[in-house]
Amino acid sequence: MTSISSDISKEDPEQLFRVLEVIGQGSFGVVCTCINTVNNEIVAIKFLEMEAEENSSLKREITILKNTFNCPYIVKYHGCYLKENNLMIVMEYCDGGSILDIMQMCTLTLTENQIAAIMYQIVEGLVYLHSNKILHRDIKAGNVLVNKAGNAKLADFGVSAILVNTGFKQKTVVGSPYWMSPEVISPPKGSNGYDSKADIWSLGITAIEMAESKPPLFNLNPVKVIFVIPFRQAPTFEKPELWSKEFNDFVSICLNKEADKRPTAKDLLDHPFIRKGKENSSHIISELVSECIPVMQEYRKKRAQEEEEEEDTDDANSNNGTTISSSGVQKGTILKLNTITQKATIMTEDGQEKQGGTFIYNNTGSSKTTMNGSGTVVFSKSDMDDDEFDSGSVVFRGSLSEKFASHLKFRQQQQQDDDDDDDEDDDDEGEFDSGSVVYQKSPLEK
Ligand SMILES: Nc1ncnc2c1ncn2[C@@H]1O[C@H](COP(=O)(O)OP(=O)(O)OP(=O)(O)O)[C@@H](O)[C@H]1O
Repeated sequence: MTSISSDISKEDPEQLFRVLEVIGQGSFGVVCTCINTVNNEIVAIKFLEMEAEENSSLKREITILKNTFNCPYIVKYHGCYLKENNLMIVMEYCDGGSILDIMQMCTLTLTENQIAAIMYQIVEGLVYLHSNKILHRDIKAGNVLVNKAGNAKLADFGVSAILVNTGFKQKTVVGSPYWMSPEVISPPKGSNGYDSKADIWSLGITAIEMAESKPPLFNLNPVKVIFVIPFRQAPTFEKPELWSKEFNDFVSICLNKEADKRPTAKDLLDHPFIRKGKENSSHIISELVSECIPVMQEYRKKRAQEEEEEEDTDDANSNNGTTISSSGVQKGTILKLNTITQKATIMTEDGQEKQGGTFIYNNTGSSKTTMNGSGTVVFSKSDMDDDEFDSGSVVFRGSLSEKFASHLKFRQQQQQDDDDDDDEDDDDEGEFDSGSVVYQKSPLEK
């Protein structure tokens, strides 16, 4: 990597960008398409809310990979802006959304050829990142974005780097357990943490996710899954016979429980499954995205209408005034975002200033456990209700290995007390605190 800029742009984002549409919602905020009023470029902006005290430290410490990656397989980050308590991360817009969006909104699983085409480009992205000593740490279908031009791009590592390295949102940094490698959850004795092979494991899980629409163990809640992965045999396809020998082999070598024995991303470029994917990769992805875009637009429109109807009903009941839904946000210039009240002030296209509406998704201070579509769950201790965990990521205070060790001790004690104890049916809830960092820093990642 050649350069890392370490600043937040001084320009006023309100002068620079106009919101077009809300296109997605993650654990920390919404993502909108916006138009850059200077060059008319359409970009995607992720709005992250933060608390006042985070704001000042963030200003000093933020490190964003800004215009750094000149790699076609990685979503470009254009910069970062701060407005009130909102951090806005501006990035390249991918018109096909994520692979998860495609699978969910179009209710489809991908064909082996499509998976191979996408996997080839992700592997190229990983080769680039790993050769620059950067780990992604959150490879999953929800973080692979695609476009009509036929590109598949890795997204979101820049954001997790901000979240982890700056302490921003430390209480709610998330990971995605279903995709986590055994050594990330439970580092082997004497190891210095994990390395790029953790991404290779997540890649194998993502391949299964694309083929079966869910990662392995998705039926278990994400808290429990953390304690299952290190002990279970490496996952495979539910029905291996549906897939070619090459694809089965690709998945099995990525999902070797011994990290050292997994191939590097560079090795994978020579794998027959990836070599097959390379042929016609752009064309296959382009065709897939072009077919899916109209269906996704229709889906979003319907969702926005449904939300508006729901909000109309809520308003009629609560008499709270107008709301702007997260997916039905009004077009216009963002004037102000108040993340405490979750209200936005927007200058609409006819020049009127409108206030109200939930703009930034924010679960801070709320007693709710929330889950987004890409399998991320954010919770606090008081929220740990089993019913709410059917997918996603978890958030802990302290390092995951500490948690795992304490859990293990607890588990051994329990087993002594009761031999009939069943591992999977146990209630792990009492073991966790709310908040904080799942990932450990890799020695590679400097
Ligand atoms: N650059 C982009 N281009 C197009 N769509 C995007 C872009 N970035 C994000 N999105 C859309 O916004 C959604 C939310 O993205 P975001 O990164 O906030 O959350 P996530 O990755 O889905 O979840 P989490 O934050 O829990 O990992 C994505 O699922 C995708 O649909």
